Amino acid sequence: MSDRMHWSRWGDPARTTTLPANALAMLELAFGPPAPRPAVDQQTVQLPAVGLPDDVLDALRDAIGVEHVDAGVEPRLLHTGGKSTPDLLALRGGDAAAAPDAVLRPADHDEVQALVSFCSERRIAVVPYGGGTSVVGGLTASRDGLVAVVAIDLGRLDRLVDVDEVSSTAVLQAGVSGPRAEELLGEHGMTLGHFPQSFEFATVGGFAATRSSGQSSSGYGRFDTMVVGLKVATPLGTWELGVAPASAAGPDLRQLVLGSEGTLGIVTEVRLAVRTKPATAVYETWRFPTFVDGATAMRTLTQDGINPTVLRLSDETETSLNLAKPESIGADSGGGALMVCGYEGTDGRVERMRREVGEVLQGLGGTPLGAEDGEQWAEGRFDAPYLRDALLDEGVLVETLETATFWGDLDRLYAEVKAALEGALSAQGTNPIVLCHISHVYRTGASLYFTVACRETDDPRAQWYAAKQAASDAIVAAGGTITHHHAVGRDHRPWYAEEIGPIGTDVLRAVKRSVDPAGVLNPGVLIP
Ligand SMILES: Cc1cc2nc3c(=O)[nH]c(=O)nc-3n(C[C@H](O)[C@H](O)[C@H](O)COP(=O)(O)OP(=O)(O)OC[C@H]3O[C@@H](n4cnc5c(N)ncnc54)[C@H](O)[C@@H]3O)c2cc1C
Repeated sequence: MSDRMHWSRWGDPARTTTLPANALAMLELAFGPPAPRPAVDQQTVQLPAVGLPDDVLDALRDAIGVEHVDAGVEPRLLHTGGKSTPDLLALRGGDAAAAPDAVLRPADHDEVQALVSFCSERRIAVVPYGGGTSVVGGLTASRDGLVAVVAIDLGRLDRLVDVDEVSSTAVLQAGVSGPRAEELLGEHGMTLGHFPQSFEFATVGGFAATRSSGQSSSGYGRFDTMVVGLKVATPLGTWELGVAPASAAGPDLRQLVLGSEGTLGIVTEVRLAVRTKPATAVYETWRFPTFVDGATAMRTLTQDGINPTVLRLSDETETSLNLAKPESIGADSGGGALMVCGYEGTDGRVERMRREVGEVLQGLGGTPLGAEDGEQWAEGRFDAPYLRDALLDEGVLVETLETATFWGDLDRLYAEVKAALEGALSAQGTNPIVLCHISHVYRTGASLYFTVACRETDDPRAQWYAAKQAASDAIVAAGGTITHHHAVGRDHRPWYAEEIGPIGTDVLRAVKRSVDPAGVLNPGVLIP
C-alpha cells in the first residue's frame, strides 16, 4: 500500500487515474475554485484494538493454518468497509473503526463451515468478504454484544468445480472474481455474461449475496436469474439448494439465500446457467430528442420481446457530460439522450438483432450514430471508478444510487429523486450535478441509476447522508424500490423495512433467528 491511502484504486497502481486538464477546468466551472482535500497518511489511521483472545486466535490458526489468519494492520485496513463514498471518506479521514479484528482466508467449503460453526459457538461476528466492492455498508458488522469481528475472505475459493456442457451449467466457487469466471468458463467456450461495473474485483459469492445486475442484463439477465444451485455454510451446518432447473416443491428457498448479504450463511459454491461465448460483439449508439423519447423506445423494444445484450439510456445531463468518455468531458455532445445498444452472439444473430432493433428505434425517433461511441463505451466501461480518488483529492464528492419501478411510474420517480438530490445538496450550499441513466430494463419496468457530483462541505459524510436520506425518502414516496442491484447493507435498512412491511420484517427476522441463533452472521446488515 502507498503511504497515501487511495482506497478506490482497487490495488492496481498502474491503473491510477489523474484528471485530464479539461476535467479540472470543468470542475472549477461547475463547482467553483479548487479546494483540494488529500487523504491522511496511512500511519495516522486509527484501528480498534484487536478484540480476539489468544485462545481464539490459536483455535482459528488450527482450523485453517497459521498463515491464513492475519491480525496485522495492513490486511485489517484492506478489509475495512466497502467502496461507497462514505466508506472511502472514513478511511481517507483516518477512521478505521469498521476494521475487523482479523482476516481469515479459508481454502474450501469445509474450512468455511468450520469457521462459521466456531464463530457461532464463540459469539464472534463474521463478515463474509468477497471482492469488497459493497457500496451500501454491507461489510461493516455491528460489534454489539459480540466478542469480536472477523472478516472471512473467500479469495482462496477460486476454482471452477464442475462444468456440465449438456445442461449449460457450471459450478464456481464463491471467491471467483468476474475476470476469473470468464477465464475459467472461456476454456470451455462459455461465458457467464455478468459484467457489472465492479466486474474486475467483485466475486461470484458477492454477486449472489447481493443479487447483482450487470451491464449486459438485457441479454443475459441479472445474476439471480443465472443461479440454479447454491452451497451455503451456516451455523446449523451445510445447506445445499437447487436440484432441478425448475420445481414446484414449495417456495424457492434459493431466493432466500440470494440477496441475504451474508446474514444467513456464507455461500461457498454457486451452480450457474452459462452461455456459449459470443463470436461477435457490436456496440452502437443512438440519439433520441429527449430522455422520455428514448425511454419509450426502450420500453417498446422490451415489450416486443426484442432484447439486445446491452441497453442503456443516458438522460440529457449525462449525455451532455458524455460520461462514456471521461477524457473528453465538456465536449459538445450534440444534445438529446444517448442510448447504447450492444449485440453479442453469432455473426448472423448479431446482424439480425441489430436490424430488428434499428427498425424499432428509427421508427420511434432515434438517430443512429454508428459504432464508434458504442465501442468506446464498451472499452472504458470499467474505468470510471478509478477516477473517484482523483475527484475526492480535488474535494469533489461523487456518489451513485439506484432504484427501479414500473414503466408507468418511471417519469415521476426520475423527477422526484433528481429534485430531492438537487434540493438536499443545494440546501447545504453545494449545487450538484445530477446525472441519470436507465441501466436495466424489463417488460414491466426499468431501473434508474443516478450519479451525483458536488463540492464537498467540511463534513462530506454528513453532506452525503442528508442527500441520500432525501433521495431514499423520495424513492419510497414515489413507489420505487430502495435498491435495484446495490443491495440493502446497513445504509438501506430503514427504507427496506418500509418496502417489505411488518410481515416481511417478521418473516425475515424469524428465518435469521432460526438459521443463525447466536446472531453472528454479518450483524447490523440487511435485517431490519
Ligand atoms: C465502482 C463500483 C461499481 C459497481 N457496479 C455495480 C454494478 O454494475 N452492478 C451491481 O450489481 N453492483 C455494482 N456494484 C456493487 C457491488 O460490486 C456488488 O454488490 C457486488 O455484487 C459485490 O460483490 P463483492 O464480491 O465485491 O462482495 P462484497 O462487497 O465483498 O460483499 C457484498 C455483501 O455480500 C456479502 N458476501 C460477500 N460474499 C459472500 C458470500 N460468499 N456469501 C455470503 N455473503 C457474501 C458481504 O458480507 C456483503 O454484505 C458496484 C460497486 C462499485 C464500488
